Amino acid sequence: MNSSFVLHRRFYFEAAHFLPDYLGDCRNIHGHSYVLEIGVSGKIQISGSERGMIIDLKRLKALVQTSVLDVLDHALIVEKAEFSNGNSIPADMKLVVLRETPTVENLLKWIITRLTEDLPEGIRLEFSKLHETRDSWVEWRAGSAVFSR
Ligand SMILES: Nc1nc2c(c(=O)[nH]1)N=C([C@H](O)[C@H](O)COP(=O)(O)OP(=O)(O)OP(=O)(O)O)CN2
Ligand SMILES: [Zn+2]
Repeated sequence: MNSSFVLHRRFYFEAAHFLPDYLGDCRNIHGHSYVLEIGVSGKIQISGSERGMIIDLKRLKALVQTSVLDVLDHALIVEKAEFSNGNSIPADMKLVVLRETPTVENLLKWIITRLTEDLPEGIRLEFSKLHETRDSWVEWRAGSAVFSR
């Protein structure tokens, strides 16, 4: 019965990216106000300070903050740390390097991989959505494959 409950939380971060192989505007560096939604399941606790909770939402928020938001917020997200024209990105710039081109799909893969590693024992990531614009987002559900960072 417990496993039917999925606890949801929404988060926000700003980041820049570009899609080098894209035929259109998105090949240029631009930013998005991303919205991240996650849903976790676990047993509803019957004792202790988190009695009645799958996990304290404040604890979940702190965990996502450290694991994902502190890394991505106001970062430039790139596939390679060097531009194809040979110019490097300034050393003091907040940079996140993905193994794949930083589409919303690949960014959500990266987020899910980190979160899955960092969630406490007994708490399972069931669902996640990453909104890149007001009208576009990608959704992942547990059971579908996530590839490595
Ligand atoms: N499947 C994907 N397609 C696109 C991605 C992506 O990550 N996955 N990303 C982009 C661009 O980076 C960007 O998200 C497009 O944003 P924007 O131009 O604001 O898109 P809109 O459709 O909202 O803007 P319009 O100008 O109204 O079309 C592109 N594709
Ligand atoms: Zn974009």
